[in-house]
Amino acid sequence: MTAPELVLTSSEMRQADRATIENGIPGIELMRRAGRAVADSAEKLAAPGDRIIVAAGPGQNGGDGFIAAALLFDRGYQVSLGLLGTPDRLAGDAAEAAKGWYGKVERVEDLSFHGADLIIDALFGTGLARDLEGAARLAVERMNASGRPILAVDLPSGIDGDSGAVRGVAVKATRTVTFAVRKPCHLLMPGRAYCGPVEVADIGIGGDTLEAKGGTLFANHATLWTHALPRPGLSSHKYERGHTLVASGGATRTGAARLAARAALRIGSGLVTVASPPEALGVNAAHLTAIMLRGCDGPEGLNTMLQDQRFNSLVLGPALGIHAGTRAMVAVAVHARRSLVLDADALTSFEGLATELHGAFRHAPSVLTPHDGEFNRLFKGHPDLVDPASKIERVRRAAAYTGAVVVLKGADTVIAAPDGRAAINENGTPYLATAGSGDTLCGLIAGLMAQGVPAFEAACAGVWIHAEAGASFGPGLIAEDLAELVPGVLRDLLR
Ligand SMILES: NC(=O)C1=CN([C@@H]2O[C@H](COP(=O)(O)OP(=O)(O)OC[C@H]3O[C@@H](n4cnc5c(N)ncnc54)[C@H](OP(=O)(O)O)[C@@H]3O)[C@@H](O)[C@H]2O)[C@@H](O)CC1
Ligand SMILES: [K+]
Repeated sequence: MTAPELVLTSSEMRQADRATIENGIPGIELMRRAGRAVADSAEKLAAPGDRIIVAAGPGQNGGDGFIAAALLFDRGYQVSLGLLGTPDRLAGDAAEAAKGWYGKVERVEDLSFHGADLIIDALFGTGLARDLEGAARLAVERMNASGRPILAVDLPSGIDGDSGAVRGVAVKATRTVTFAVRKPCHLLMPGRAYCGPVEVADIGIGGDTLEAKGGTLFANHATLWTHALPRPGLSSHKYERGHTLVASGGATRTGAARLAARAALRIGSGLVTVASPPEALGVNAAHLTAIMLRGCDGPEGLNTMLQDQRFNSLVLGPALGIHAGTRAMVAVAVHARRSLVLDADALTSFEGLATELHGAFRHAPSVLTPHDGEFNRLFKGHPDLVDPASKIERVRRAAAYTGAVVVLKGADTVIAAPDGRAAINENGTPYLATAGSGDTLCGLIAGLMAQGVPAFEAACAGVWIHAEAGASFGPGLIAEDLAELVPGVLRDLLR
């Protein structure tokens, strides 16, 4: 089975580099391999004899640029190189690499990018330390304005390696070649949109070293969770496949719960029941067939229902209303220690009251699925949770704070567990931004947990399957379609 794809932060990557060097591969050799990978990648974007301009920065990213420039010259390209700063400021391996470039070292300010068939952006990589200003900013602006293809070395200069944020301005790359593993900025927005296709070059940093220095952050692909997906056997009984309970809103707010319930059933929950306020029983009954229906009056009603241990997974939140009654239902669910997915109104009802959720979910598998607005409302007044620039850091901290798996939804949904594991999703589609889409996601996650899938794997799988279903439909997608597309996605996964 293919291993999950590790993603390393800048500091983890530095540690992996260092360990590799300590194990006997000199830093300059790693840089030569990186530079060769850049040259090989450049050849895919250039025709023989083309004019290639390398913009090199003052650090090791620039060193990679020097190596690539020399190799491409040897391979018959017309190569010019411009440096940001002066050659005497180059140090260590970058200074060593510069010695292999026998051409002229121009000032990056003097380069004319318009004449290039290909630009190689080797200004900054993982060592970017602040916003771009002055000559660095101007160089990036001029590269972008040239309209020529740009190959970014490691990452587009101006993008923060860990958060994917644009530090003032950033190179809009045609393609990016990175080393050993992808970094968070290759998956997180807006960085991802600046990279173009990302090529990962093997420069000889071992898998064991990468795992030892990273090992907790992943790209969210099937390789991360497919082992945990339920595969019912011939003798499986519906009661062994779990029973998901979804709480419905009042008479005019019942659709969200039914969307979640349908998704839970489609993902394989053996039984699904909608718990409906008495006044909404009629409207719910008119729309349900395979899904069961029970009257449930507020927190007390929920408490009574949960005396039945067969309800092993719950969805609370979609269209439930923002008020104390919803908070009380959450308290009942937490006390009952069932698998739990909280979304929408269940989260917003705790606006300004996040301290009530401190550690609340650590006793049972729980998943919170806020979008940015809900996340910020929920954790208002907790700067340690809402302020970090990196989305991964925010979600990890929220997971550690609450004891729940947290899914922060968006074009680059991040899922984090209280134990520090995190995954970045990248198969999302803009068509998923449609009413009821989030309700469907809750149902998928709860339906997986009903079947015994652990919370982190259920959340990661739910997010991926939801996105894959949406992408398979494309334009015109509405939330009702999503659950119906799940069987096709599952069929491919379980093949
Ligand atoms: N380690 C290895 O073995 C390998 C590493 N590899 C390569 O190394 C890269 C990381 O190298 P790195 O750590 O030298 O950082 P890098 O991105 O070149 O930038 C640092 C320089 O930029 C400067 N600077 C920063 N921000 C600035 C700003 N806003 N505006 C202006 N200046 C700014 C900063 O100066 P200072 O902050 O001190 O003023 C410093 O001089 C990595 O991405 C990969 O390409 C590969 O060769 C494989 C082997
Ligand atoms: K770069």
